[in-house]
Amino acid sequence: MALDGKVAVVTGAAMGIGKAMTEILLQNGAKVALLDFNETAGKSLLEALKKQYGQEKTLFLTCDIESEEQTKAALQTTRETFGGIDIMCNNAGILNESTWEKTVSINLMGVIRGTYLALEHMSKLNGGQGGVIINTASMAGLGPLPSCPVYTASKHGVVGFTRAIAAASSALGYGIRINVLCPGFVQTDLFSNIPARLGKFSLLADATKKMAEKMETLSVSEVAECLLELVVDEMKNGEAFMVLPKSKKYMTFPVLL
Ligand SMILES: NC(=O)c1ccc[n+]([C@@H]2O[C@H](COP(=O)([O-])OP(=O)(O)OC[C@H]3O[C@@H](n4cnc5c(N)ncnc54)[C@H](O)[C@@H]3O)[C@@H](O)[C@H]2O)c1
Ligand SMILES: CCCCC[C@H](O)CC\C=C/C=C/C=C/[C@@H](O)[C@@H](O)CCCC(=O)O
Repeated sequence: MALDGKVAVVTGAAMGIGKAMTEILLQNGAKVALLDFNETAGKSLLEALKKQYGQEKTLFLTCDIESEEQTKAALQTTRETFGGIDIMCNNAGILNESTWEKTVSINLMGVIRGTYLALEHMSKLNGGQGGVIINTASMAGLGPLPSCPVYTASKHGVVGFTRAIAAASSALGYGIRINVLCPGFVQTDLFSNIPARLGKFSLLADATKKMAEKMETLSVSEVAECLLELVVDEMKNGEAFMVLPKSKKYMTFPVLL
């Protein structure tokens, strides 16, 4: 997929990985709707991006992806502003083992919501043009992180959901490729104040920090480059792309039948 003139939506776009995703999509010619519930950070980033890429390439919409109403409205506004949606990046997520229901609500249910609402706009069965959806999971979506079992569950859910809906899209003829990004540790706000995020598992913070030191941390730009690969490669559907500082790997999974 060439990105010139394409329209992308990025959730959790105001900071971290989502901000880097937004920037690489703009650098490659796409228009981008930035969705985030942090209005201050979102509007500040929008002003900077307008200066760098022009007034017509970006849009910021305050949106909590836990809200069906807000997410539905944000996608509708994007379509009305830019003429359609070609790329949906369901990236917003949190890590907090104390507020575990919210972790599941945002990380898993928010990704399902963003995927289903994007399908309504993009599916060829609905008169759409097709396109690509990229969901952000984590290495913790491929293997357990003992210090954050619910975050692990939410990310395993994102991997499983993405692989299943990608197969459904192919079988039903939606014309939409759907893939999942599984980064290792990335230097962002989410990866700070770790003990406070682990709740009853905070005693495992040091073990996790040691794991991160061993695995080394990624920059947000490295993750964004891998997002771009999944967006532009028309052969990629149902892929789980594991991203580590020194290795990137398309995962294979056991065939159960
Ligand atoms: N940082 C890491 O080590 C790492 C590694 C692998 C995967 N991830 C995943 O990458 C994604 C982005 O994480 P990050 O590290 O950039 O975190 P971050 O905290 O730096 O940025 C997350 C962004 O999402 C927004 N957000 C959170 N909840 C939201 C909601 N309900 N509605 C709308 N916006 C919301 C925040 O305001 C923020 O701008 C998350 O899904 C995270 O699980 C992070
Ligand atoms: C507390 C910070 C959490 C950051 C969450 C991000 O999504 C980054 C996750 C990065 C790496 C996850 C690694 C998971 C590894 C598992 O596959 C497994 O190998 C870990 C086993 C750990 C153990 O048994 O000690």
